[in-house]
Amino acid sequence: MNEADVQQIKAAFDAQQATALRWRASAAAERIARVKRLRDALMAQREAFYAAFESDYRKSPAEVEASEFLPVMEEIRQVLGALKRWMKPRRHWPTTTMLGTYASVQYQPRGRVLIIAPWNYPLSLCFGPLVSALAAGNTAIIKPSEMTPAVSALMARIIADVFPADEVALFEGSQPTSHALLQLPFDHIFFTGSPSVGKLVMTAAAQHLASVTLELGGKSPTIVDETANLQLAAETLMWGKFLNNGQTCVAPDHVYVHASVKAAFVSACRAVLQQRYGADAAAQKQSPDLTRVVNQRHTQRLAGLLADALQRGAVVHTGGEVDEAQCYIAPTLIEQIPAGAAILSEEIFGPLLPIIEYRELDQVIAAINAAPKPLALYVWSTRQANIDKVLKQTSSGGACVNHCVAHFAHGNLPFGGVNNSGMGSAHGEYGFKAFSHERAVLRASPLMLIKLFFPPYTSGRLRLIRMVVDSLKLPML
Ligand SMILES: NC(=O)c1ccc[n+]([C@@H]2O[C@H](COP(=O)([O-])OP(=O)(O)OC[C@H]3O[C@@H](n4cnc5c(N)ncnc54)[C@H](O)[C@@H]3O)[C@@H](O)[C@H]2O)c1
Repeated sequence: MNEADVQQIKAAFDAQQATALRWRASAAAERIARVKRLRDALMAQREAFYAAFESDYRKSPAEVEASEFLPVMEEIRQVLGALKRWMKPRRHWPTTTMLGTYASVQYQPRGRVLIIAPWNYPLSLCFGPLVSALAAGNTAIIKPSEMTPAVSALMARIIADVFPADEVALFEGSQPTSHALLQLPFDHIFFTGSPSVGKLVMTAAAQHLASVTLELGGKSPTIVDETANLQLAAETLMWGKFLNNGQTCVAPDHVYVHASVKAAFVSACRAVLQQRYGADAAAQKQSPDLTRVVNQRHTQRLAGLLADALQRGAVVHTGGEVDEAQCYIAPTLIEQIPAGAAILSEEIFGPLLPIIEYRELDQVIAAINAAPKPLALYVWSTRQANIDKVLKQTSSGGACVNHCVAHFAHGNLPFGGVNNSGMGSAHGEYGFKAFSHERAVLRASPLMLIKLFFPPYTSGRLRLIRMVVDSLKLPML
């Protein structure tokens, strides 16, 4: 990245300052108008996006609609319907010592925000957060991933058409562009990507004490117990795993299956794959519904994980075919993976599904708790006691019971990770709040109780303060 590019980034950032101050008091109607302009420009380019996704990694139009347009349109629909309500200051009752005051929480724009996005859902992970940022009244600079160049170029054109650079700007590029942006004192950084880069982003944010939302990844574990509806488990799990060819932050990473149902579960999975993508390896490779791995580097990485597992004695149950030139890896189920295989410790992020047999649920829970906290956790079971046990004794960003991945699409749920899988939440009102500062405002009246706490501290005053402190031992009404 040359000096001129750095100057261009800095100029956009500087220009956004005046806009951010002006937008601090912006009304819901103005913000909605901006979001609508974005929506209309986006929908006008529907066909162009199909072509861009085809060119970047052969993603089918159906998956572009379901996993790129749909989440962005859901964000927009929520903003249009609820922004006025979200923006309203929330009134709060006074606590004992605050009798005689009025309290509220105001939602203020954070100011100038930076959105850095990954390649796996390049449109929805740029424009989804952008909708929340605009709804909350912020200006934004976006840095999409360099790995999906056709989609990034199309998004850059849309942003340049819809917004002047002092409102929203998009800069394409790789690490140097990120680095130049991360030098700037943004008010908030919304980063989606890997935990290792998330740490770099948080370190950079710390230099300016910028707040952060980190939407990270990790190995999302999956459990199919002995009581699970195996057909439902196979249908939903094969969808969540092979959507976008496994390149989904919340994709089931590996599956623990109770030994008593493993054979039946694995053959149900194979039957679902054959019915959806083709009866044999050749037909599956021709399927227009299987997205390709994003590039050759990632295909080699995945082929390496598979080869390492096989070398150590793992067995391919279904799939296993690799064509590096075409960035193709067949939907693959692998069994009998020995401890120490890299596939059991690295985030897979591709169409390989390790199947791990278990006998004791406690051992599965212990294994999950010994690993970094995942972004998602899934359990298929019809025994409530097992479901409760898994949900109570583990931690993860989100979870589904008898399904997977779908919680991402539920606009009323917060979406985010915990520790290694992230911090903060996105989507709907949670996204609006991520991009807002919750400002506490207290308004006093001449009759407020706290006046009795002012000096001089006579013995009578001390007695009164003690009485108030003691009253806090009483239960709240
Ligand atoms: N939690 C979520 O919502 C979510 C969604 C999608 C993907 N992910 C995670 O993202 C990862 C895959 O995406 P990726 O490979 O694009 O992630 P990544 O962390 O490599 O890159 C993400 C973004 O950061 C930039 N970047 C890369 N290296 C950088 C550096 N050293 N300094 C500054 N910026 C840098 C990239 O250009 C890209 O724009 C997986 O771990 C996946 O689980 C999480």
